[in-house]
Amino acid sequence: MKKTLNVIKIGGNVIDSSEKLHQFLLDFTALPGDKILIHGGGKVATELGVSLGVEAKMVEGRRITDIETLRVVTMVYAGLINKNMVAQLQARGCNAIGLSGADGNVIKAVKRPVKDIDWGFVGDLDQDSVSTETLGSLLNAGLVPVLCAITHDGDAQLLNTNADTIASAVAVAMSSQYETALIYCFEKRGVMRDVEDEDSLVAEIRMHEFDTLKNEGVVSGGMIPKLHNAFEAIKSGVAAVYIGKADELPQINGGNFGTRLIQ
Ligand SMILES: Nc1ncnc2c1ncn2[C@@H]1O[C@H](COP(=O)(O)OP(=O)(O)O)[C@@H](O)[C@H]1O
Ligand SMILES: CC(=O)N[C@@H](CCC(=O)OP(=O)(O)O)C(=O)O
Repeated sequence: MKKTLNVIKIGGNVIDSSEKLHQFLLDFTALPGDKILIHGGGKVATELGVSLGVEAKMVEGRRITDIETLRVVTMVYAGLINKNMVAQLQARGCNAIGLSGADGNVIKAVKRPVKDIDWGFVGDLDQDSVSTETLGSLLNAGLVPVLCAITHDGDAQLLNTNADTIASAVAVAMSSQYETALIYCFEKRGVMRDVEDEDSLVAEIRMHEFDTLKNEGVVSGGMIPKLHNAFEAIKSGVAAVYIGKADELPQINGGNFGTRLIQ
């Protein structure tokens, strides 16, 4: 029987709040078994960019990453956020190791080709992007990998890759060795029928319902690529995928967490 692995992604709005992040890292530490944490930090990068005179340019929730922006996101994701998170995890007894995609060649990406939009230094992933050997060795050594949204192309170029996409690709790749669950944590209870109504959680979504939810306007903005990544993971062999509230992570043990996505 395969061992189980939880691949958990934490979103930018939680990272932006030191109290919420503190609680999330406590709950993450308490989760039993093998686990990998993937973090964004888009909100902090946007705020720091403004103070450095680098305005964010976003298209459908993705950041156009020119050379100045790449410098900012590398400092923020691979430096400030990743290292603070690792230090906080260590303080709670979780033996975390913080990595960008270049460290141990853990995530290799390809610079997105210019079509309608020039995305600059944005990296796309393929089925060979994730080094399952490196991640597997770290897990076997009792370490908890903490991955940020910075990848590399193998030719000395760092790239910016959406953290939801990294989480999905890591979960898919690790499914060959582990029974893997992919858990997206953010500030809402899950996919909501009405984002303003806390009681409107959609408990389950099947793949064929995704287009209807988009067309009805129930899901919009950053939730569209998140669901797209989530369903890609299900199609590619990830055992379970959830989207839910960071505060409610402990409920994952009973499988009663946020929105469950089903094929
Ligand atoms: N139906 C929905 N349910 C929950 N959130 C939604 C929904 N539709 C759109 N959203 C928006 O999607 C956002 C999550 O996407 P994003 O900001 O990319 O997440 P993350 O913080 O994980 O990076 C939420 O903050 C919310 O504003
Ligand atoms: C290419 C691209 O869009 N990269 C993202 C990476 C960070 C991220 O995904 O952060 P959240 O999870 O907090 O949104 C960005 O720079 O915003």
